[in-house]
Amino acid sequence: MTAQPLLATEGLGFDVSTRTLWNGVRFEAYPGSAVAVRGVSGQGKSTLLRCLGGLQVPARGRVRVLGEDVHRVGAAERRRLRREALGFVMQDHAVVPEWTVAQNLGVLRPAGTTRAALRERIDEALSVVGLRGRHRTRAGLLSGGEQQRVAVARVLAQRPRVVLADEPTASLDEESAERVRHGLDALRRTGSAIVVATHDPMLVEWAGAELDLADFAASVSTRKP
Ligand SMILES: Nc1ncnc2c1ncn2[C@@H]1O[C@H](COP(=O)(O)OP(=O)(O)OP(=O)(O)O)[C@@H](O)[C@H]1O
Repeated sequence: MTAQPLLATEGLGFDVSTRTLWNGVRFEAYPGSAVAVRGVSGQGKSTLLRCLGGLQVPARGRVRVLGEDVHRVGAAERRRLRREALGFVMQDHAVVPEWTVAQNLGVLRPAGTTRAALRERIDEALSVVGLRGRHRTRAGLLSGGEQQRVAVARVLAQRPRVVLADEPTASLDEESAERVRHGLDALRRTGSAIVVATHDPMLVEWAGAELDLADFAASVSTRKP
């Protein structure tokens, strides 16, 4: 039996004023896979990620997450998908600065996960990103790169089926970037599909599959490795 893609799009397009950012984007991401979305600055990588996560509405086409059309389901179902199936590492608003690191990581307790199990996952995730023992630090006091790693640790603790990560290594030194790749790799091995917008050649190489928005009608399909 062929596994169903966790994330799939058909003919996705987005326009800004008179310009088409991208069009005809076809995408299939299967469990245990990773895709690097590439493109020059301003080509619309972040916009594509937001459309994939149902945070922005594309001009054309459809996005299905676990078979559900994220832009056409009712509000309650969309919330459920965002809460239970999707994990975001976005460039802005990565963390809530007034909350502690642990509060930021514990904000989404996946269904069926006990508080104790979540605490264990949080400890593990903070170790992976090199922030062991920083649970009680107020997130706003951390450096930009550390906050970025908190955002990555949050998806590691949440373990969503689909991870949408926008330049997760952009503001990091090589050692921290390696930790982030290691964390994303752990998620991939547990069967998540990872979509990562990036300029980082190491992360592109790690992903193994690429969607280049410079190609009109960009298309990519992954298979479980
Ligand atoms: N809703 C919108 N209305 C008007 N312009 C928009 C809208 N959404 C995105 N844009 C424009 O689309 C372009 C693409 O932005 P986006 O942030 O997606 O690019 P990017 O490839 O992620 O860039 P970078 O690599 O610099 O982060 C930008 O010029 C942005 O201002």
